[in-house]
Amino acid sequence: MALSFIKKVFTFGKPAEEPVPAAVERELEPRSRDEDLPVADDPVLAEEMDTAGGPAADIDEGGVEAAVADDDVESAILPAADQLSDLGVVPLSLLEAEAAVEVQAEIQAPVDIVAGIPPSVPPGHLPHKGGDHLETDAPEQPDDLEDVIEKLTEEIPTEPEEIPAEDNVGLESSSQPISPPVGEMPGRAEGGSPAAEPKPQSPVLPKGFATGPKVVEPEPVVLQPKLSWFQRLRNGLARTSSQLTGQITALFTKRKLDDETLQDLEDLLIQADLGVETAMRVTDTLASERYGKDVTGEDVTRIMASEIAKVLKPVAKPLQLDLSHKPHVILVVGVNGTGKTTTIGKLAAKLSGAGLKVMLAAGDTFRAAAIEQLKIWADRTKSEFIGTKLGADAAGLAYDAFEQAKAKKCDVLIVDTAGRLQNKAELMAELEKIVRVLGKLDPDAPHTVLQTLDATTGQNALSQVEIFRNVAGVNGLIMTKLDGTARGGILVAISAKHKLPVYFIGVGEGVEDLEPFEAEDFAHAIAGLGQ
Ligand SMILES: Nc1nc2c(ncn2[C@@H]2O[C@H](COP(=O)(O)OP(=O)(O)OP(=O)(O)O)[C@@H](O)[C@H]2O)c(=O)[nH]1
Repeated sequence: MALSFIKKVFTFGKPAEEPVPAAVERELEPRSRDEDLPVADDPVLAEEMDTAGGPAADIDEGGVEAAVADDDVESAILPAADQLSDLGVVPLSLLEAEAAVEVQAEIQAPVDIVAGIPPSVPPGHLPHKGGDHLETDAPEQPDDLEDVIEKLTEEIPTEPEEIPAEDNVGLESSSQPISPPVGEMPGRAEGGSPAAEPKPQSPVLPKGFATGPKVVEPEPVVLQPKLSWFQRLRNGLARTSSQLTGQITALFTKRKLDDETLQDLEDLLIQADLGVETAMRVTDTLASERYGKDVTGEDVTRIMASEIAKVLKPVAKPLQLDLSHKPHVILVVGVNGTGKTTTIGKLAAKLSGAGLKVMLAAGDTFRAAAIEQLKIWADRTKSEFIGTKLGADAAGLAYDAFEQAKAKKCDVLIVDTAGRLQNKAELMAELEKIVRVLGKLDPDAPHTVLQTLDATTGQNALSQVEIFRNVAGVNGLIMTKLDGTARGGILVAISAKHKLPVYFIGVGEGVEDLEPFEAEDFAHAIAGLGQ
């Protein structure tokens, strides 16, 4: 009977629907039943015990716990330990046995012996379900309880054993703790304490796998070399220049310069937004120098760059500030979205960076975002800011701004305005009013009327200058968004037609992406040539 109890103690966990067959049970039964503990829920044993009139007869149905309670447990375990050596099983400690009895009472089903296998058994030799695992190499068993406990204390290691690298195929490092295969983990704590939580063990992974959190490699810090303005200009105009030079090269591959090629070139330059005037200048010069001769694409681009520079030179002027005005008033006009507010921010950065006191006035009272955007630029550039509520009179705001800028002794006042070409009449009336109101405080104000032009709008920019020049008296231009467009040639056409000063050009949204307009640089960049 002790043996059957011990078997139950050591075999908890087997599915309840697979009870050990009675025949096997009997085969495993080498001792007198008088020394065994009763197992009330084992029908075979219960029947035999009843017949023999043994202790089972004294135990009621709930009786496993009662039978193994207190001092009886010790006497019940001891003889069982004796018998286990025959079975190749290392017995558990007393405490483990108690815990197991509790589990047994709950699950009421016999299962394989797993917990009793010494940890030194390699994973490949761990017992499987079924009786054959009982033949696993087992250490000799001691005779009494002290010896059992002593033996257990010696044999149950507190740390996982290490195995040599050569036995550890598939592991990432050369030495790993032994882990039983997943699904055969012993259901008790190391060191023999049933109360202790089992230490989490890493599963043995096949070669090529690793555990642990994913290691994210930091992005390598690539230090971008600071580009010169010309390099940035060339980069910005790359689309314009590559389209232009590509077409010119294609046109002049193995062709002599004749009337037909000249006409083709003229058409090509006009299509590239350079304007009729500049296109004719280029073809005339080319014809006078190379007519009837072989011409390469490079010959043509050099002549083109030279002619463009001649057109641009007269308009490439610095923005003249008359600081005796205190403030010099700059009114910024232009169609919606052409870059007025951004350009004001960039100008303010340059001026306050040079030590001038700047005030920004949010005269675009149509758009809340425009007011907010200008305020941000004022903060960034440490400029004074004046704004009003949405929909307020822009002329009134311009007047207040001028007064405040005078009172604060600002060097420069820059007034933003709304751009609404579709509401042309209303827009123009408002602009006229702003100019008029500013003139009341200083007959020369606004001292500069700057128009921003978006290069991506191409030919449309020509007519925009026409309109704003007439209404607001535009006397200077800034072309924005030359980066990323193939229509940079429009600046040449505008310069040739309107002959208005071009003060700055913008090649990006960043504060540093606005630079004074230089005729030679622009001409070379648009032709894809070096400086
Ligand atoms: N790529 C590029 N974008 C620019 C440049 N200048 C301005 N922008 C962008 O163009 C957009 C419109 O610019 P804004 O300054 O708001 O234009 P705005 O004329 O004030 O517009 P409204 O206030 O609506 O009249 C913004 O996204 C700017 O960042 C430039 O030179 N290059």
